Amino acid sequence: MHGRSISRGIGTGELLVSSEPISFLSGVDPETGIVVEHGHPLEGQSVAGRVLAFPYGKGSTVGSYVIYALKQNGLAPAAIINAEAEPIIAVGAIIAEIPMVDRLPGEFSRLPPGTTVTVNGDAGEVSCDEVS
Ligand SMILES: C/C(=C\C(=O)O)CCOP(=O)(O)O
Repeated sequence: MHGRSISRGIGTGELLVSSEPISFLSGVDPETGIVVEHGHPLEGQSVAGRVLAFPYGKGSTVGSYVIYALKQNGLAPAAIINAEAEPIIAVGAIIAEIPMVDRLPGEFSRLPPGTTVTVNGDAGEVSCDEVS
């Protein structure tokens, strides 16, 4: 699947999908990698090593630095996929050197969570090992 390259690099991991935007500042604990926003669809789940897909970022611009802190702590997502990138997540992915793409075709939404996917941030492409 071809989308838009946002942050370079290649990352593989299990797909973790949120239907809701994510605020990294106060929404994700940089010390554990766990989503801690109360009521969020991913509350209690770890973003570490996952290919994290969500519509776009929300909340404070400090979220970029939380993404960087996750990387420094070895708890960053393997890659990020957004429906439409905005500056908070894009800057975070770039400074943390996390591969990131956005604007994938609609078929992406048919991939079940847990599918192992590879994000090629250089080419703006996503491929998967399994399709239901
Ligand atoms: C840079 C900021 C705070 C700090 O240094 O801790 C302000 C961030 O502003 P937002 O409106 O939350 O993006």
